Amino acid sequence: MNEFPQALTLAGTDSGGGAGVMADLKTMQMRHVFATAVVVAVTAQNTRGVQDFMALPPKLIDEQCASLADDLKILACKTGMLADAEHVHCVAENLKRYDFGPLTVDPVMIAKGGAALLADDAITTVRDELVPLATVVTPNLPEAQRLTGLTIIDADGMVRAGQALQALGAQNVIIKGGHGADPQMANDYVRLADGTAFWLAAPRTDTVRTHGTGDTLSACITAELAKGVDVAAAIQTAKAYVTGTIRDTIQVGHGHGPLNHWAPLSREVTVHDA
Ligand SMILES: Nc1ncnc2c1ncn2[C@@H]1O[C@H](COP(=O)(O)OP(=O)(O)O)[C@@H](O)[C@H]1O
Ligand SMILES: Cc1ncc(COP(=O)(O)OP(=O)(O)O)c(N)n1
Repeated sequence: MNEFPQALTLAGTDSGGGAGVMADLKTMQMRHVFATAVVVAVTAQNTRGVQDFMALPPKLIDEQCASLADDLKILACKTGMLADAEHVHCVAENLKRYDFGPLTVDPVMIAKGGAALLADDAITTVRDELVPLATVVTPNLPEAQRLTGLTIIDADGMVRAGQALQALGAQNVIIKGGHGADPQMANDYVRLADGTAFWLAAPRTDTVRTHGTGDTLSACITAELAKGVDVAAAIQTAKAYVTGTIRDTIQVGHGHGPLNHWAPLSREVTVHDA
């Protein structure tokens, strides 16, 4: 009997349940993949913001990875909040040591409430050690700017950032447009390993309940890759899933509320040639 598809997130927890490991596990579960987690950091967090966090000792991250490699058959993995340069390096070394399948790198830097989830001096470590391992890298606009050094103010800037991230070693890139200025649309730019590119366009939902959007997108890509779906289709499904989870809102907490991970795939996403 074939083993059930298994996927892994290496990231930080969110006690409020909306982002990080919690969003990843919920997303993978909804996409019918067996979800596993290597906890890199623990946050005290709710919809109002991040109150505190602590990263785990690197030895414990090594041990969690070894435990998984010793038993499970992980077919795809993702990274999320990695806290600092020491932990980015530790995670990158484990990803080189073990075969956990195609890697989606979500280069989490700042939470929507403004808290730094990655030390400033760790951005070069993400760029130099993690991005070159990525099957897919999924920066939002501020993250793409920090990783590439480019100023991104329009669609042309997103295209240039996509090219720059491939030059840094990522095979496939999605530049997320959630932080863009367009009040009507949330458009993402996708650049594939074969040099082809397209836009994923979706109507922007006017809501503050967007906590965990990036995690949900990258976890859905990971789940689809674990099932053997090709990268372009995995990214399109993830955009349809995250769009639905934002649109089909639920009321939890008093700040940047979480997504509705039970929502069906949105039919509002369209694909356009770049
Ligand atoms: N208000 C919104 N309405 C619809 N889609 C959104 C909205 N905000 C973000 N998105 C989408 O959610 C995904 C995550 O985007 P983004 O917010 O840029 O990432 P992050 O959560 O990492 O900051 C992208 O596909 C983006 O286009
Ligand atoms: C533990 C943890 N990981 C990641 C994030 C950031 O999640 P993201 O999907 O970028 O959404 P926002 O938090 O920015 O809304 C987080 N907050 N906590």
